[in-house]
Amino acid sequence: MTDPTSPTPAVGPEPGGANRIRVAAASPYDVVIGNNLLGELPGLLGDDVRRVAVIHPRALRTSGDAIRDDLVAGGYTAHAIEIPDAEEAKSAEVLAYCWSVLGQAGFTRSDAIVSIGGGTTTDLAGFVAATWLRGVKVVHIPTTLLGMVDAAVGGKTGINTAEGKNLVGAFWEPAGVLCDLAALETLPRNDYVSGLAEVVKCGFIADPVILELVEADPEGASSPAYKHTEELIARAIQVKADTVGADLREKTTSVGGQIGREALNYGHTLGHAIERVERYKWRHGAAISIGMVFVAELARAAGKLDDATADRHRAVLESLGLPVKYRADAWPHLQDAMKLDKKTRADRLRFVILDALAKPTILEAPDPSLLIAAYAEIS
Ligand SMILES: NC(=O)c1ccc[n+]([C@@H]2O[C@H](COP(=O)([O-])OP(=O)(O)OC[C@H]3O[C@@H](n4cnc5c(N)ncnc54)[C@H](O)[C@@H]3O)[C@@H](O)[C@H]2O)c1
Ligand SMILES: O=C(O)C(=O)C[C@@H](O)[C@H](O)[C@H](O)COP(=O)(O)O
Ligand SMILES: [Zn+2]
Repeated sequence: MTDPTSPTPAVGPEPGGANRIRVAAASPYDVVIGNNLLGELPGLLGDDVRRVAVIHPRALRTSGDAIRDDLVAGGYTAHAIEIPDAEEAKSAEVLAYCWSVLGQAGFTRSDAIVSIGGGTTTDLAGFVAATWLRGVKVVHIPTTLLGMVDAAVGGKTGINTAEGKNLVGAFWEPAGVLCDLAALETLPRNDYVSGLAEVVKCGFIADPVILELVEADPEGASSPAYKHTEELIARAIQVKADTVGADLREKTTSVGGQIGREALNYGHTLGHAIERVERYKWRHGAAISIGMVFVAELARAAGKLDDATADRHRAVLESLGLPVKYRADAWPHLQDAMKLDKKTRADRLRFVILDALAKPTILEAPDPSLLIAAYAEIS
């Protein structure tokens, strides 16, 4: 049963069927969820923009070319910039390649970037936009579930280095985000399910109705054809929009027991460490799934979280086919990688944990015995 009092998307579907969620920022912008949204692109680019770079991964060459052709037909000069698929795109080399294309094409401050792809594309393209001439306009068109509910929203952009995940980047908000649901139909199931990890995260940290909708039919929820897909997407985006709107630059570490944007990092301390140990070959959502089970066990071991909520993590993530365990022998490497987590202060590790369902908080410098006990539960 869904709880009618829990947060629902602030703005309902428009007559044309699209759902629009506003993100509060210095320049507020909308995340639009629907079908056939490309008609919105010129309005988001604005009247000044003449030249556009469409950044897309190899797998979406046809879509990237189609957007470029559309823009050209609309009177823009448009270039398609192809980048590698998945995490290979988030590198200094690919960033430098994009800069050189923009330089050769004569991109000025009145020109813009359009990204079309998953979270790796929006992270890279957002960082290109943040850094080219110290900042040009960007519009994201996320094509994965994860990109729609998380990566394209909120303005975190960046790349990975050998030392860790997203260690180099910038906050750079888009002018708008267009989530065309038809894109999800071509997404491999594994990638769709990886995105569900971030949806489930939003359920645990803020909106438990998400968990109920997944638990009602995990097999159904694992496909974009699920009758509640659009509601799941809208609810997760609403959690992200509300959270970043209240703490855009992740400055609030705790006010009256409430934490700010760091809540969205639930499961990410260990998750990012797993990604590094796996040399960025894993999907982000898979690593975050294990990371969430780990922090649930950590919160339980610290006497903060009740058994039922802790157990619910493993149950819901496993029911979706997401991984919930990791190799026991990897612990020393994971500990090493976690030292460079962005929440770490000096040598004090900080974990987002739950005090209760939808009550995220920070656990500072937990005793090593608690970390070992929690890791033993997932290895
Ligand atoms: N900036 C943020 O706030 C934020 C939030 C969450 C995650 N992230 C980042 O997002 C990245 C993960 O994003 P992801 O899970 O979308 O992975 P991804 O971008 O690697 O996409 C997964 C794969 O699907 C392909 N693909 C994309 N759309 C497709 C489609 N419609 N049909 C068929 N194939 C398609 C891609 O080319 C890629 O091979 C990670 O690097 C993570 O750190 C960032
Ligand atoms: O938007 C945020 O804030 C998040 O933490 C969302 C995460 O899901 C996302 O993976 C983000 O890129 C992690 O940020 P980082 O600062 O830990 O690199
Ligand atoms: Zn994430």
